[in-house]
Amino acid sequence: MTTHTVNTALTSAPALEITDAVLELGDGDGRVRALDSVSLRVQPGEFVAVVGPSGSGKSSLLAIAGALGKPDSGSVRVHGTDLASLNRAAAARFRLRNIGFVFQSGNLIPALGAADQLRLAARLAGNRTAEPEALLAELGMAHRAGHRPRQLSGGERQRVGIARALVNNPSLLLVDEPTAALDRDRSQEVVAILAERAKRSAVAVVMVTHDRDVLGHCDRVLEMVDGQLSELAAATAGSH
Ligand SMILES: Nc1ncnc2c1ncn2[C@@H]1O[C@H](COP(=O)(O)OP(=O)(O)OP(=O)(O)O)[C@@H](O)[C@H]1O
Repeated sequence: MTTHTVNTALTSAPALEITDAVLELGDGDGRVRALDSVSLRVQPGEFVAVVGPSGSGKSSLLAIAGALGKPDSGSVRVHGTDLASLNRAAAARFRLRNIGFVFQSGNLIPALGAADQLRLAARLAGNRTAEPEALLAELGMAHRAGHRPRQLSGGERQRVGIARALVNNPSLLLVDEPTAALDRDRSQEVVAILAERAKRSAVAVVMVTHDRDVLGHCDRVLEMVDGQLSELAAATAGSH
């Protein structure tokens, strides 16, 4: 089986490199240019936020970066691998090993305890060296390793979701509205964890958010408007 794990000879490659991506969705009069010549380069350890109005193309950006969809034109490379070179099955394997996803409310499996959520993600990726308990401990969740999602607070669920996304040591973490279900303090904690993990694990993090209060944790803030991506001025992005 081809594993498509990241080639260590390419460690100097950007974790994510999107070049001139165009994506059109829908048919006929409803056809929309969801991504309009989008280019984005994110280095290992860099934490990038993407803000922008509803319907501007943020989810489409995460989808092509995560090998969940292909742009109509342009290219997407994750740590040097051109995602267009992977067939469906290879893309699924590549995604499991190299890309982590964090969703709004954790998206955990109700019947599994926290450590088992991580174990399952590791097993699906064929990863025998994962250390679920150690990772949970690093995220302050050692005392909750056996708890199921309904026994956890919103912030704790999100920590487990982040740990699960990191369990296979991805080079790229794609995060969609991680604070949508959290209060202000928990939101700060969760985004601070993402910032810390980006630096510590040299994982590139791309986070879509509507929450301007957390932008100070990010290295760069980009804005998506009508499918076009641009850098937001540092002063607007806030400081931390
Ligand atoms: N399957 C689809 N078919 C047709 N149009 C689509 C489809 N999915 C998304 N769109 C359109 O593409 C554009 C970009 O959508 P996208 O979901 O990427 O935006 P978004 O910025 O993530 O929005 P939100 O913040 O509301 O999640 C929107 O105009 C949307 O209506």
